[in-house]
This record gives sequence, C-alpha cells and structure tokens, in this order.
Amino acid sequence: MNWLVVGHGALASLWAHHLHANGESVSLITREPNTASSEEDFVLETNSEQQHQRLATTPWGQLDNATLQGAQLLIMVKAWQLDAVLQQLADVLAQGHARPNAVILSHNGLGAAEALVQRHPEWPLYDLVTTQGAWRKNPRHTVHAGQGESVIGPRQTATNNACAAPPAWFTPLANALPPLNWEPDILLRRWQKLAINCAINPLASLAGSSNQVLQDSQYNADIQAICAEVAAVADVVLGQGRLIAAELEARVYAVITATANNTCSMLQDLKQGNPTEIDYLNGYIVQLGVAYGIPTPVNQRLYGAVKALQV
Ligand SMILES: NC(=O)C1=CN([C@@H]2O[C@H](COP(=O)(O)OP(=O)(O)OC[C@H]3O[C@@H](n4cnc5c(N)ncnc54)[C@H](OP(=O)(O)O)[C@@H]3O)[C@@H](O)[C@H]2O)C=CC1
Ligand SMILES: CC(C)(CO)C(=O)C(=O)O
Repeated sequence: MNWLVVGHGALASLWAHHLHANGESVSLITREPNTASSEEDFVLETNSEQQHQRLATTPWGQLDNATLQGAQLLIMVKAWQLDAVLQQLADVLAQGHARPNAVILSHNGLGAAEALVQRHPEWPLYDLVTTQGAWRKNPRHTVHAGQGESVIGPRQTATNNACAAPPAWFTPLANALPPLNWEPDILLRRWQKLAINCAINPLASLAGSSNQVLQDSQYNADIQAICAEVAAVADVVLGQGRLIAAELEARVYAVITATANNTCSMLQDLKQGNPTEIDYLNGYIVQLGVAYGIPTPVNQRLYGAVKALQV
C-alpha cells in the first residue's frame, strides 16, 4: 500500500520507519525546497539499537494527484501546524480528481484546522491517538523512547464518508506498530487525552519539571478542578455524562505515574523556544466554556500563565 507521511517529525518518523520495515511503500512529504523526489538515510533508535533505512522523500512541490490517488496520508504534526498542512493538501487535490483512501491525523488537543476540515466533507478523515513516545536527536535520527499503544477511528462529523468498520489499510498499519486498535468512538478517546494533556502539560511546564513533580499533593486541587471543568464542557459538547471527572482524574494520575520521568511536550517546546499547543488544550476548553457559559477558571489561569511564557 502507498503511505504518504507528512514531514519527518518524531512521531511521523517512528511510523514511517515501522511501515517501511514491514514492507509498505512509504514516502515522506517534506517541506525542504528540493526540486526532485529522492531517497535519504534515516535512523530509528530503539533500546539503544540503531536501525538505518533509506526512505523516499517527496517535496510538497512534487506531490501530484497521481501520487495521492488511493494513498493513505499520515499527518502527525503539531496542532498549530495542521491548518497549513491541510491547506497544502487541498491545493494539490484542487489540481485534479485524486481521492486519497485515508487522511489520518494525529496530534495533541482538539479544534485544529476545524474550519478547513468543515469545508472538505469529502476528505476521508481518521484520528489516531497514541501513547507511543518519540523524540528526535536530529532531523534524520529519531529515538523511540516509550512503548505505548494507539487507537484509530473515523473522524465523527455529520457528513464524513469514512466507514465505521476498519478499512483494508488498517491491518498493515496495525501490524507496523502494534498495538493499534480500531476505535469507532475515537472522539471520546480524544477528549480523554485532552483532559490528560490539559492537566499534565501546563502544570509540569510551569513547574519546569518532569511529570513526576505532579505526584506532589500541592497539585491535587488543580488537577481535580481541571478534570471537573473538562467534564463540564464535555457534558454540553459530547453529551451528558460521557466524561466523568473522577475517571479523568484517575487517568491523569495513571499517566503521571507511567510517564514520571518524561519532560512533557509543552515544556520541551518552551525550552526550545517553539510555540506550544496550549491553544488546542486549555485554550480549547476556555473557548468552549465562554461559548456555552461554563466557568473554566483553572484552565483559564493556566492558559494565561503558559501564554505569558511563550516567546
Ligand atoms: N512525540 C511524541 O512522543 C508524541 C507526540 N504527540 C503529539 O503528536 C503531534 C506530533 O508530535 P511530534 O512528532 O513530537 O512533533 P514534531 O515537532 O517532532 O513533528 C512535527 C514535524 O512536522 C513537520 N511539519 C510541519 N508542517 C509541515 C509541512 N507543512 N510539511 C512538511 N512537514 C511539516 C515539522 O517540520 P519543521 O520542524 O520544519 O516545523 C516537524 O518536523 C503533536 O501534536 C504532539 O503533541 C502525541 C503523543 C506522543
Ligand atoms: C502524556 C504526556 C503528558 C506525556 O508527557 C503527553 O502527551 C505530552 O507530553 O504531550
């Protein structure tokens, strides 16, 4: 099968390596101003073992409708980068009549590129939520730092044409980097992950510490309030009782324990002077709270504090 993986960030490289190692046809869609498609050396490091692979690369400028026809696109970029990626995709698709099999999105947070997605109900969108952990030593060298698990399912909108049962491409994707399970209710899983990131990312970032710091009882009240606010907003957006605050809290503490030594992605972004995904985490909850008249004071405080740290 033909897999087009946008960029070669940490997660994108991880999945590209595993798909290629499993015999799938993979090409990385790069933003480098190359004039031609080529093959380049990439390294995936797992448990200190280095796996070298030559992966095909295709600059956006070379991507055409023939390549997109029947392909699966894997788009694993920061939430704030998604709009630009999907606009590039829309521009290429507008030049012909190609129909990709799947446009698979994976990022932290909710609400990214919503307006653009609404303008393209014909896109076969899927969301992938993962607890795999990866980081890049350099743009060609990715470290698989934490074995996790993933779920994928069709984007739930009123008009999308994604099927509810796993499509044919699901098996090769699941075989490439297991465990990957099919999840028809992926939106619920995204909200659960949203709550985890709304709690851990800003609190650990403002503490300037690994996730372990949140085991200190001084954070209990904030974690409890964040989960209660997310659940209250979800009551309106997802339906009453779909997220239970106490269950979210238990999930947050389980992830804090499982990722105690991690520097969360938000703190990494701040340390590197990069934009964070705060607008799509606590910012998203605050925005919905305002729209529906639900108070979200703790999310609002953390949103403001992280925004103040961003350069
Ligand atoms: N890494 C992890 O372990 C996990 C990450 N996540 C989430 O997954 C998402 C991706 O994370 P991660 O892989 O770490 O992020 P990275 O920043 O490592 O990867 C994003 C990559 O996408 C590239 N990119 C962005 N826009 C384009 C474009 N238009 N064309 C080509 N390439 C593009 C970026 O290039 P450039 O550098 O040039 O901007 C960058 O290399 C985030 O939302 C993150 O929060 C979730 C769970 C775990
Ligand atoms: C689960 C968690 C909080 C792990 O650090 C994460 O997703 C992140 O850092 O963005």
